[in-house]
Amino acid sequence: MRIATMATGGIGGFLAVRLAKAGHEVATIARGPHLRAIRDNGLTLDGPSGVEVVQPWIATDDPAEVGEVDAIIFGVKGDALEDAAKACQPMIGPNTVVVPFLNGVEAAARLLEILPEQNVANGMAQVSTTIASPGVIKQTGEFNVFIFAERDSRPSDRITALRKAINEAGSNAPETDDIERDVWSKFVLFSAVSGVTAAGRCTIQDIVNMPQLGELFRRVVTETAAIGRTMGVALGPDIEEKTWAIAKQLPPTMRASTAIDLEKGLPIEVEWISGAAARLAKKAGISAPANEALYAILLPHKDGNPQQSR
Ligand SMILES: NC(=O)C1=CN([C@@H]2O[C@H](COP(=O)(O)OP(=O)(O)OC[C@H]3O[C@@H](n4cnc5c(N)ncnc54)[C@H](OP(=O)(O)O)[C@@H]3O)[C@@H](O)[C@H]2O)C=CC1
Ligand SMILES: CC(C)(CO)C(=O)C(=O)O
Repeated sequence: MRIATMATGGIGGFLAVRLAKAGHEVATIARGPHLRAIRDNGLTLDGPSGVEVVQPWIATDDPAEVGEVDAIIFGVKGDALEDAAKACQPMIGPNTVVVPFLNGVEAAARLLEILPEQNVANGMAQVSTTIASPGVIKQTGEFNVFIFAERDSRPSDRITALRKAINEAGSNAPETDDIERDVWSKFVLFSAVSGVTAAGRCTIQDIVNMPQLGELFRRVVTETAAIGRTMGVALGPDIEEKTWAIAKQLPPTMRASTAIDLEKGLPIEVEWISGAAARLAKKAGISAPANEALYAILLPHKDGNPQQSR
C-alpha cells in the first residue's frame, strides 16, 4: 500500500517504521530537525523488541511531493489538527482513507470541517510512544493496538486493507463493529488518566493506592461515561467498573502524555480531553464538575512554558 504519516511523531512514526519494514511505500511527513534526521539517518523505532531503522519511501514536509496515497495515518496533537488537515490535501484522492488516532472524541468531526466526507474514517490508539530525539521514536511497554473503521463502522475494502497491513506488520488492528463506542471507551478512561495524572502530578499507582485520588478518578469516569450515553453512544452498562479494573492493571508508573508534556513545559491537549468533557457535558445538559475542575486547573498550562521546555 501507499501510506502517508501526517505527521511522524509517536503515533505516525511507530506505524511508519512497522509498515515500511513490512514492505509498504510509506511517506513520512515531518518538519524541522526531525525531518532532517529522518532524511540523513532513517527513522528509528526504539522499543521493547529492539531497535529498527527504516528509510521511508519519501520523507518530506511537502505533501505535494508525495501525491495521492491509499491511506493517511493522521496523528498530530489536538491543536495542530486543522493546519495538518489542510496541509495533507494533496495526498488525498477519491478513495484515500484518512484515519485519525488523536486522543479525545472530536478528531473525525473536526477533520470533516476540512476534508471531504468520503475520505474521513475514525480511530483510536492504545500505545505509548514519543519522539525521543530527532528521527527516533521511543516505545514504552509492549502494548500497541490501533482500532479504526469507517465512521459508521460499515465494512470497507480500504479499511480491511489497512488493518491487514498493520496486523501483518506485527502490530494489532482488531476489527470493530462500533468505532464510536471504542473511541468513547478510550475517552472514558483517558479523560480520567489524563486529568488526574496531570493535575495531581501523580502516577496510576498513586491513583490506585490513594482513596482520595481513586475517588476523583472514578468520578471523572462516571461523568464522562454519562456524557457519552447522553449523546447516544452505546457504552456498555458496566464501563465504569471495567474502566476502574483496567486502570488497576495499567503499568504502575504510567502517566498520561498530558502529564508528561506538562512536566516538560510543552503545550498540553487539555482542550480536547478535560475541556472537551466539560464542553460536551454542557451541550448535553448534564453536569460534569470533576472534569470541569480538572480543566480549570490545567488550563493555565495549555500553551506550555517555553522557558521550561528549552
Ligand atoms: N504517542 C502515543 O503514545 C499516543 C498518542 N495518542 C494521541 O495521538 C495524537 C498524536 O500524538 P503523537 O503522535 O504522540 O504526537 P507527537 O507530538 O509525537 O507527534 C506529532 C508530530 O506532528 C508534527 N506536526 C504537527 N503538525 C504538522 C504539520 N502541519 N506538518 C508537519 N508536521 C506536523 C509535530 O511536529 P512539531 O513538533 O514540529 O510541531 C510532531 O512531530 C495525540 O492526540 C495523542 O494524544 C493517542 C494514543 C497514544
Ligand atoms: C494512556 C496512553 C499511553 C494510552 O495509549 C495515551 O493515550 C496517552 O498517554 O496519550
